[in-house]
Amino acid sequence: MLCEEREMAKKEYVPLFETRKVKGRILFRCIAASIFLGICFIIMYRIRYFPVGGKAERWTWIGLFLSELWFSFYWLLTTVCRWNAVIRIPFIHRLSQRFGKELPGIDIFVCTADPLIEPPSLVVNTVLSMMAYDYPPEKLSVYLSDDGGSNLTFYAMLEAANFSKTWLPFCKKFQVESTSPEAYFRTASELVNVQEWLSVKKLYEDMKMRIETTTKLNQIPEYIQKQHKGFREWDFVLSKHDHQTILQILIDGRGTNAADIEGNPLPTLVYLAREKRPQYHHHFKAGSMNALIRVSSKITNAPIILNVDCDMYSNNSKTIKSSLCIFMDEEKGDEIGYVQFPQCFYNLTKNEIYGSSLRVMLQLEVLGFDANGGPSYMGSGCFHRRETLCGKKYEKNYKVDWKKINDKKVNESASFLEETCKVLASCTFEHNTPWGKEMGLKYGTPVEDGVTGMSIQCNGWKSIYLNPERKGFLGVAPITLLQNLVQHKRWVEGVLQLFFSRYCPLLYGHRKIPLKLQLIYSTHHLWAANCLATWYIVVVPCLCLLKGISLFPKISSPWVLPFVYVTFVHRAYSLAEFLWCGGTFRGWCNDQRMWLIKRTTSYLFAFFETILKLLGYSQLNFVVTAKVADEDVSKRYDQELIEFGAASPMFDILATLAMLNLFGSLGAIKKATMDADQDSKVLDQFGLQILLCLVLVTINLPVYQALLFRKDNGKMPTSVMYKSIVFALLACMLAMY
Ligand SMILES: O=c1ccn([C@@H]2O[C@H](COP(=O)(O)OP(=O)(O)O[C@H]3O[C@H](CO)[C@@H](O)[C@H](O)[C@H]3O)[C@@H](O)[C@H]2O)c(=O)[nH]1
Ligand SMILES: [Mn+2]
Repeated sequence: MLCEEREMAKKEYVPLFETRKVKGRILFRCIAASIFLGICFIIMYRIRYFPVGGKAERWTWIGLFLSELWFSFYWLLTTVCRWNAVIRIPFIHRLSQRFGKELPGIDIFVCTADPLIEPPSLVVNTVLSMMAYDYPPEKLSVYLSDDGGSNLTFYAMLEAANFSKTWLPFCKKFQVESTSPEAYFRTASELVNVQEWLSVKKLYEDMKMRIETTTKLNQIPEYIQKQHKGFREWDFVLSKHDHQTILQILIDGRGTNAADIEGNPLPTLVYLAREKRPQYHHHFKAGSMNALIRVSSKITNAPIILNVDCDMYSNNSKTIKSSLCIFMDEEKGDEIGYVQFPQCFYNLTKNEIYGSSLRVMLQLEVLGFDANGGPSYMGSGCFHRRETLCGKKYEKNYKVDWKKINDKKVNESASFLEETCKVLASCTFEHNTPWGKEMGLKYGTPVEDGVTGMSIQCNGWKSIYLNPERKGFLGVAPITLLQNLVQHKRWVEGVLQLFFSRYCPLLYGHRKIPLKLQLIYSTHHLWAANCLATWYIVVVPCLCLLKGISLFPKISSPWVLPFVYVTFVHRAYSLAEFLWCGGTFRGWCNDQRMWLIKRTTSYLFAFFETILKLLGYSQLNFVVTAKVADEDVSKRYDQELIEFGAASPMFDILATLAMLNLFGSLGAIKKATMDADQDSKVLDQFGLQILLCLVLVTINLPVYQALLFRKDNGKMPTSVMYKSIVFALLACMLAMY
């Protein structure tokens, strides 16, 4: 009988999502094959024409050969990973038809760490946008973790709770997108209902002003403090790093007084600042997420958890439903551990000077992940099964009964829960428990997301990537060069450390995830290692040019062809992809520049710091990315001027390399023009090398501008200019004599 029923169900089964192969595979594979052939010729050339002459000739040749081998190997890995790629398409209307009232609860976790770097007005917008999802409010709960332990953020949350009573019905009535009020009022073009629109806008702006004023004054007026018992908690707060757990249920979704101005229920809203004591490590975002997992399990205990960073507001009110299409699909849903959306940004300029959109990676490369076991967990915009996140292993025939899950109810009062749950967020709670190891997000790394995702996959779960036309989440991309470099340093350093730890994808993932997925993870983990080969290509051919050592085939020789072919086709294909993903030509150029800058600076620092850490010399830290900037800085960002401004060793390196390439090119041009009759000979012999130098100089044009010509505050500091000239000259002289 049961069997029959199952058969019936199978026949009637209509999938909730569909998987499609990505178009253009054949072209990609043909081009990749031809590049591969070109690389083989280059290797043949390097071996056949190994210089027999001087020592310097031989060693520079070997070095270049190794760099080329590294890049080829890396290219091969990434190509293999992209060999097949898929996209997923959810069918939201089927979900509502099929499950109607049986939709599961969703707990949304928002993390913030500092009211100065992440202003409360920004956090409020993210929280409001989450509360306004197109989803039954009684099944929705938003938890804010405040690692800043700030009453300013707490106050802002109270304001949000209040404003939500107007905002939520407004969103519903006019199907507002995006549901972040700031973003909505910034972009909304057509007025829905002028009167109502204006009055809600005014309410929002008044609230924003109140929040910003308190933030600026760094103080909450007495009369406001009297309005909520929660403020009394701050009488015991010594500092951001030294305070008790503060847990306040601001809206209790079960309560009868939790209603908006039209009488509809409101989502639950909870504020949590976990306990902090100087003698205990708090494990950054991973620690706060784990505290949230435990606390929420007692209050709402929803089976699905959405996690976002405090700047990543919801830009698409259907996001929850589309992710449920994956989890709730009767055939393929039960093995899915998490559903990841891309991290997109609203503050990008047309040509993205810092290449922050990671366009090609998020639109194309991740699809290769998805076809081979699933994308990594990227920290924000990710839906998890609660069980998965808590370390449960996938078992064959595992099946969720969504009806049963919904039956569990919490009956305790809000104030009782507030008191009893505090201990779950205390510093000592995790002692001698598997939290941070086998349970929850992993500790001991600044990239808790990547390693947690991989371990979920190693527990047998698959993951899925959703990238709908209308982006699910939008956040703030860093707007100075240094912030970008520091952020990337944290990422690549974090993953490189993992590569050398027990979480190395090749060891940890062995026999648990597909080999291809291990390789994909490995290519990401080895990003920082690219710095060595890049440095070599940037520095050595240029110095050899000054010394008169030729490293590439003569222009008149047929061996030049594979070099030209590989470089040209490879770059042209990358440009085509970039344009196809919606970028501009200048955006691509900027992306190339950032590629170079990141590899020569942040990756280099990340690489050496990892080595220091392996030797036990350096400590783990997490530099939170700033989400606000001076007006001055923002203006330059909008004009697409690279922001240097501060002095940093990264800039010293960057400027020195740029100068070196400039001197190298000038030297070569001089050589070529001075001995006029030899002219063609020099060009023939050193053609490719000169070309390489000139390309580097072109890429660095904005750097020269910032060093020598710019007058604004975003230019390179003068000290960097002197240092770079001296270092570059020294290097040139050393090379020549
Ligand atoms: O001690 C901390 C430090 C950070 N955060 C929060 O973590 C999030 C990410 O920090 P951010 O400085 O914005 O880092 P990003 O580089 O933008 O973040 C990406 O990379 C991080 C790992 O390096 C992940 O944690 C993030 O989820 C992912 O979006 C923010 O919401 C912070 O408030 C905390 O809650 N506690
Ligand atoms: Mn961020």
